[in-house]
This record gives sequence, structure tokens and C-alpha cells, in this order.
Amino acid sequence: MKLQGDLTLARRGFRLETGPFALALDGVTALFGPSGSGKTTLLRCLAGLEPDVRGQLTADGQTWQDGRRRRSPARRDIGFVFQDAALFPHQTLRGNLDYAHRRAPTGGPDVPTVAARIGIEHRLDAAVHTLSGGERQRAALARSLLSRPRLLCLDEPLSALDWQARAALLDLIDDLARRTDLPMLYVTHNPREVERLARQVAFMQDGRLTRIDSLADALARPDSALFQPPDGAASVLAGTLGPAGADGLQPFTTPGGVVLRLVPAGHDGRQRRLRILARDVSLARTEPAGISMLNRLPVQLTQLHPLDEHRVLATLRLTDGQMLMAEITAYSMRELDLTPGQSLYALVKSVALID
Ligand SMILES: Nc1ncnc2c1ncn2[C@@H]1O[C@H](COP(=O)(O)OP(=O)(O)OP(=O)(O)O)[C@@H](O)[C@H]1O
Repeated sequence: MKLQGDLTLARRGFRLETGPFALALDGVTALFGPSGSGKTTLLRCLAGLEPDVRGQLTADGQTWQDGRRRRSPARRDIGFVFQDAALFPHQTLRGNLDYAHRRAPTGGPDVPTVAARIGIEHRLDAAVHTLSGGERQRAALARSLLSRPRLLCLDEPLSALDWQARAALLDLIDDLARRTDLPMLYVTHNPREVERLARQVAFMQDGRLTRIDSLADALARPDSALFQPPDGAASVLAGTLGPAGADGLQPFTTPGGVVLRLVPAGHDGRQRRLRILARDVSLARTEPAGISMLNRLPVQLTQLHPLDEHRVLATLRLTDGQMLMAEITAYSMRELDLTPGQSLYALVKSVALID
């Protein structure tokens, strides 16, 4: 789905002013920004839920907003999952989903099929008030899917959950995004969720849509808003885990052929994401021997960006074109006499599979 537009909404003390934008939605698009930047408001404007919005909006060429005129939310075919699932409290889960199914266009999946897909079929006869937070969010997801939306909007769906339920719901959303062609707009202010799920990132700041980047581009900018304490800068590499070799280590191979060797972490052959913190990457002028770091990757230094008086963020290009960040001291930068364009070795101390 392609959303194009330019929307404004004036509220007391807050103004949404997107500026002209074109969002090609495919997989998960994260809507990322600090609290109060207008993410929820923008999502509600896209869904047609804000009566006072003005401007232009089209979805695949269909007009959704023209000046003050608004296509109704019901005629936009958008599914919504909010922070806290609003379910009918006096009904069972099945009752809630049956209600959604009756209102859905005919020809869609039935309640048992969707419940099984979302992993809540064993709770269908439970009263809604007995559902856990994670189950409530799954119920909201199932209810949205029953309406066969063209676009699924998720507004901080994990925020009311504990870490275990968060991890399980992230897995489910990721799996849905991989296996269906349903585009998702996912509101969050958590960079880890963006790195885990997103294919692209729309950044918001003070009511403005400041930029739209692929995840790789968003992580290749030294001043990326995704780089926040305590982790700081990080890189995410896409690739596939292969079976362990004679050395007992598992190769992680990027589409461009860069191979990292990992301590065995399971093997399923599907695309995985590897997260590398910039502070876990060191640099050497020549390939070092006699060190315990498994991964020594040839790279080209493209940029040096001072973080403060003592620390520098180095942007590195791997041989397959993907970018890797290294945080080094200003002292090391001078000692190694680093300048952009140089060929170096990146020494990777630690990696984490994040999906
Ligand atoms: N119903 C409302 N009436 C008036 N002001 C509102 C309303 N909802 C939100 N606001 C204000 O609009 C601004 C943007 O809020 P919004 O919820 O869109 O931000 P957000 O980026 O989604 O924040 P968060 O991450 O905290 O959910 C804030 O200043 C907020 O206080």
C-alpha cells in the first residue's frame, strides 16, 4: 500500500504538520519518535479518526482526505491494535471475536482459524476479564485480522506487557509480517522494537514527519535518533544462519556474502537479524593474529563522527555494502591515524541474534 499526503491538525498546545510524505508500506514500518511527538495522532489521522485534520491523503491513489473532506474510518479497511485492548468485558473471547466476524466482509477467515493463527484457540471460552495482558493483545490482533484489513496499525502494542509476553507478541507480529502481505504501521519509542521488526522507519519530532528511511539507512547515520542510552549506536545485519562447521561455530551469512561465525544458537535457515553494538566493535589497521575475537571483518572507513570529547563513532562499510558502526576513543583515532577511505579490520567482540 502506498500512502501519500500532507496533513495538519491543530490542537491547543500541539500542532501536527507532517509536510508532504510518501510512505510505501511493505512489511513493518515503524513510526518512531519521542513521547508527545505526535505518533498516535498521526496514526489516528491516517485512520480517519481525527475529525479536525486537514490536508491531503491518498491510499493507492484512492482519496482518503481532501481538504476538510474525510473518507470514513470504516471505508479505509484499517485494523487497529492499541496499547490496551478494548474488548467487551462481559463476553467470552469467542463472543468478542464472533462479534468482529459478523461485522467483517464475507469470505474472510473464520474465528477458529484466526484464533489458532494467533495462538489463543485454547482460550476461546474464557471470560475476557480472565485473560492475561498478552492474551488480550492477541485477542485485539485476532479481532483486527478478522476484519481483513488492508493495513494494520499497532500503537505501542507491547507497552502494557511484561518482558515475557512482550517477547512472545514480538515473535507473533514478526511472524505475521513475514508470512502475510499485510502491511503494518507500528508506533513505538523503543529502538529495540524497531531493530527487531521494522523494514523502514518514519521518524517523528514535534509533530513533524522528519524523515522516512529504510532500517539500514536509519542505522547508518551517526546521529540516528535510534541510538539511545544505554546501548548507544548499534548495527543490524540481515542474514541466514547455516549449520555448524568443523570448528563448532555457526556461520551467519549476509545476502552480500559477509560471514560472521557465531557460537551455536539454533538453525532454521530463515532470515535472521544480528545486532552489534558499536562499543563491541574495535578497529585495526592490519588483520590481527593471536586474538580471541572470532570475527575480524575487512571494512572501509567512511565517516568519523565525534560523540563527545573522548569518543568517536566510526561508520564502516562491509564488503557487501552494509554498514557497521564502531565506537572508539578519540585517542585510538589519533593513534591509528584514521581517515575516511582507509581499509581497516573491524574486530567484533559480541553479537546478538534478535529474532
Ligand atoms: N485527545 C487529545 N486532546 C488534546 N490533546 C491531545 C489529545 N491526545 C493527545 N494530545 C496531545 O497531542 C500531542 C501528541 O500526542 P500523541 O499521543 O500523538 O504523541 P505520541 O508521540 O504518540 O506520544 P506517546 O509516545 O507518549 O504515546 C501531545 O502533546 C498530547 O498531549
